[in-house]
Amino acid sequence: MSANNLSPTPITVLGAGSYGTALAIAFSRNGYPTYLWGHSPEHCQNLRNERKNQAFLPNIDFPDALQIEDDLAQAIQKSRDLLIVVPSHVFGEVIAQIKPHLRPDHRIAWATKGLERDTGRLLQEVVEDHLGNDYPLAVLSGPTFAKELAAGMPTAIALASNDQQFALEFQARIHCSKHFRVYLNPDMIGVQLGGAIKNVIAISAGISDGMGFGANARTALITRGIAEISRLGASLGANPNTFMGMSCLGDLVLTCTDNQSRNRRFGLMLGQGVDSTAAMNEIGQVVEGFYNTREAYLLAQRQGVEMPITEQVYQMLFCGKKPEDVAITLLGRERKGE
Ligand SMILES: NC(=O)C1=CN([C@@H]2O[C@H](COP(=O)(O)OP(=O)(O)OC[C@H]3O[C@@H](n4cnc5c(N)ncnc54)[C@H](O)[C@@H]3O)[C@@H](O)[C@H]2O)C=CC1
Ligand SMILES: O=C(CO)COP(=O)(O)O
Repeated sequence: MSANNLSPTPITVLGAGSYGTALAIAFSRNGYPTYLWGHSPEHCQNLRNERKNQAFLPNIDFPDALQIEDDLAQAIQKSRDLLIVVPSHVFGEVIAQIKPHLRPDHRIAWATKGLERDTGRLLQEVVEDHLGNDYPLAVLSGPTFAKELAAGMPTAIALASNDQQFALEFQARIHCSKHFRVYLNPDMIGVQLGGAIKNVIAISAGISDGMGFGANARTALITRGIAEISRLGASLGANPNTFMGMSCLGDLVLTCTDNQSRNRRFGLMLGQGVDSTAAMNEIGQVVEGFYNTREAYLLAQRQGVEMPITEQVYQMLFCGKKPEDVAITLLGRERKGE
């Protein structure tokens, strides 16, 4: 029986990086049969042999209920509910790959944080474009470093869905009164947007700290970051309250202030003069904010929304602007009301 006294409905997690593995551990720890699919057979073999993801989550043993599946069709057939946790630049590709294997009763969630590469679309639009509007969908987003979640340290997150039944069942399965709180939020647009754009702001906070600026500057970036994400959200129909919750404020505080964040670490290196390719190589994992900066900037332009921090990170990453000049531009903006 599961920790929540429901029948142990299985779940399949697609994407065996640090976060997919951590979420699979969370489900299986609650007693649900959990199938974790990774696209690299060699990586899957290591996970199966070692019963841990030594590369990303060292020394955290897999619960017995967690099984590794390297055949995508089999992984999809094992469960009605699929949770996709791959980087945003391959999200559309993975949706296209799963499409031929779906049954009409499948339900699809994702924990990927980002906008689609090149189009800047929200991932919900990508899913609906490929799969139509009939599948129940959900997005999981909030301040959750994979290592802490996998280690069972206290964590809270938001879950938004277009289907109330799916939301409640999904929440019941991953929520755990001992260490994982899952808050429902009906605002899919806002939850997706906060999770995507906080990566850009985390890069800016890293740049600021890397340049030797202090807590005042970091806090200003977090606060004005929320302001600009909220403006973009309003233009897309999000609920403004969402940006004060887990998926935006929560994740901004986490990733702008703690060096577990890859986006923040990437920014720290940029602020210290390291070039972006070397910084990405040094991190060796997905840095969602890198391409998402461009997509967020272009989305803001299309929406006619002013996003000065995003624009300056874009100028630094893609137009060669120096961090010192970025700081001068942001500090020298016209006087205005809050
Ligand atoms: N690591 C964390 O603490 C958190 C990560 N996330 C989000 O989760 C998503 C995944 O990130 P991580 O797991 O951290 O990345 P990661 O860098 O740890 O792993 C990425 C995984 O994606 C796999 N992958 C690459 N191309 C693929 C493809 N075409 N098909 C299937 N799999 C492919 C890689 O093999 C690798 O296992 C990102 O959007 C990230 O923002 C969200 C919250 C926390
Ligand atoms: O989204 C995250 C935590 O909520 C992980 O942040 P990074 O991708 O910056 O490591």
